[in-house]
Amino acid sequence: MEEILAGLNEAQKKALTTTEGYIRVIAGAGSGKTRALAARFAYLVEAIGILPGNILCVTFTNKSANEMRQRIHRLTGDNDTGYICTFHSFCVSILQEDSYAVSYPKNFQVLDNADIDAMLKIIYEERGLTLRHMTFGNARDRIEIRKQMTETEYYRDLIAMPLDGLYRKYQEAVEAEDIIFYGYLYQQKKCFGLDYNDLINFSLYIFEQNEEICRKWQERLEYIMIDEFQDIDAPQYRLMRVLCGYHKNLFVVGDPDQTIYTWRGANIRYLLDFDRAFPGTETISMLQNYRSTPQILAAANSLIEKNSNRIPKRMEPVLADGAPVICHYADRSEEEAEWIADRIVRLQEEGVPLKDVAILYRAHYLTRSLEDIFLKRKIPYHIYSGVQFFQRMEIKDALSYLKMILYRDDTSFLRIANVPKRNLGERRMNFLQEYSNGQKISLYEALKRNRDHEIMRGARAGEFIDLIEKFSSEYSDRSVSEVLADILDQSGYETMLRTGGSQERLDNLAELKQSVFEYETSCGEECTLEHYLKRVALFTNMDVSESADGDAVKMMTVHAAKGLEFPNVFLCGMNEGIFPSRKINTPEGMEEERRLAFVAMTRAKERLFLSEAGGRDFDGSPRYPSRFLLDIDEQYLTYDKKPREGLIAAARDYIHAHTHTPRPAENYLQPGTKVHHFVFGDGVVVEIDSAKEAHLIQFEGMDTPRRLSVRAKLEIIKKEVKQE
Ligand SMILES: Nc1ncnc2c1ncn2[C@@H]1O[C@H](COP(=O)(O)OP(=O)(O)OP(=O)(O)O)[C@@H](O)[C@H]1O
Repeated sequence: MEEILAGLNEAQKKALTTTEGYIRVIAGAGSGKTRALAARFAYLVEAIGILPGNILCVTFTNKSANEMRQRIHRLTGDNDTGYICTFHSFCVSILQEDSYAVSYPKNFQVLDNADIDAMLKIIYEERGLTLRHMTFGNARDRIEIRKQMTETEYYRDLIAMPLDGLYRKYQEAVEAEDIIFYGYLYQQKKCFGLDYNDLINFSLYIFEQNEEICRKWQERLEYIMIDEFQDIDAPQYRLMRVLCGYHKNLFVVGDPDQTIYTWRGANIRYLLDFDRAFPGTETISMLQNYRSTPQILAAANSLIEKNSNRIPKRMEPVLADGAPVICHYADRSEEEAEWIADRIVRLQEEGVPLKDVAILYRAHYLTRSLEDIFLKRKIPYHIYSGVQFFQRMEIKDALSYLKMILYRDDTSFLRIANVPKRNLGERRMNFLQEYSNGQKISLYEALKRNRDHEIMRGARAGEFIDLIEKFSSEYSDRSVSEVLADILDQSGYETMLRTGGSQERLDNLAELKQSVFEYETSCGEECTLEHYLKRVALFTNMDVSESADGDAVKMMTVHAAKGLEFPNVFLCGMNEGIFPSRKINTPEGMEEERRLAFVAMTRAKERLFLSEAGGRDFDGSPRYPSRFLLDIDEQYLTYDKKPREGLIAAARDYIHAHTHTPRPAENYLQPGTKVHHFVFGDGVVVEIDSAKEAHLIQFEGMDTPRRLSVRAKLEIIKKEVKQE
């Protein structure tokens, strides 16, 4: 126990040793929240004697779950690390055990974007839709919006309606959007595929419908801990509430200044109002920053203080003085990239390994000029975002082979039945499609039944079937990495790449094999093919092993850098229209963007470099320095090369002209105020919507509230400033 508490400060110790009840840690960046969370897990297990399997520890990414698992493994020496995972991954565990309650088989599939696109492709072809009707990206968004907002009960159809019924709905749909939506539900049900929305909805549904299952999970989870709580969304919050309903031991940590996922449904109110939702909450704050030098913190504090909608909080440095924060203005992007490369070489000369250098950016496209220079100057780098590793053709193909062994689903079949070529071209595929639709069976089953059909003469259908059947019968006795290596070999897939000379693709396959192997050794539980395939759909680029990268500069978006830290950070593209992004058009959006810049700056431990480039944008307009640079008090920035005065003045004018000054708070009526409208009659203000400059008002005699512009004429009947 001494060991676990060693080196922790008083607040962290308190966070560890207060084990019972509702505890909220609101703390600054780099204050040791995550460290306290990991130590708390070890404390519960080692000092108190709680079994790891009775603890749920929710992290924001799979990568941080992996790191936490390894940390805990080191602290406890135990291989059983309980449930340390993301919300989605935890739902996979729930469904793996209890999907029978909704009549779904254990081998349901978890779908990622590429799987969804493959289904969309089938639907578009069957119903004659083209990308002009809707791109796949838009179609995915529309499906998500319908599932989250307009057809929130969709999962009842998915659960209860027989395949025939879903097929009919799909056939009867006329509008493109309906065709896509119902076609997708039909495809989902056909292979028992669940997307990320479904994972949480299905779990919640099972808990609502089945008290026994719900109680089983509630009883099992004696302690629940949640990291990055500032970015939790409504379904996750509902799930968490249910899960802690029995033991009532819930520990959450978050930093309101690091909310960066509002656009994806995150709601900071869950953190701020936690004490009201859970009476008796104990709140612990941590303000000492152990990560960054005082110079870096001063600049970051100076930036975040410009947000007006914020609880004031100032991080205090613990570390000794370090290097100044360097800022550079380049005339063009190429020159900015040159400057970054020069600085990296200088760091290298000082003995800094490249893996201790990270370049962060707001958007993927900024890597292009950097990559050009790095390739020219032979500076090794690794991009952690961009084309997703798991979305690459060869990776999807390899995973489709594994899925065929287990699920025999249509999307995997369509992907690899004829890769490498087995003479299963368009004519034979059309035949199989028709046959399978008629019989309501999978394409693979259709192929099996027609193995000796005349139309299959000359195709190597039998060979493919024998391969899948052979692996299906023996995979359960072998490790996933072995199965993967063998099927890539025996299917002829690797030979196809080799003869095609695709060294890069072969390297990626080697990286996949390595990552499977690492997953097997670190996942903390038995890793079966079923287990791996369900989890892999939740993986991102960040989950690919670093080992293969060696000593290379790390490059990633700011969103991907959340929760991480690096000795040296370059934050590039600090220009208006890039960071802040030109897509931001509300005051709230701008505050979130500023928080994002704050998250980026606070990732740096020893040195921070900020850079921007002048010149012209794609549309010919001049480029200005980012308002975030101008927000930082000048005394905290050391300019290596400064933009000319005129440009800064022009930037200020530009920013002023493009800033929507929010209406002051006193111009709004407080919730609870009773008002009279000349058409709608009497009502009560329910909410202020400052983004839309409106009030949400519930009028008497109307079932639903109305959003009225602040300019609407309202007579105040009774002022009610007290807000619940
Ligand atoms: N008591 C402590 N003594 C020394 N170092 C500490 C202490 N607590 C945390 N640290 C170090 O400070 C750094 C930041 O810790 P951690 O990542 O846990 O912070 P965090 O609050 O989760 O950060 P963020 O929210 O910014 O991601 C880590 O390098 C960690 O090892």
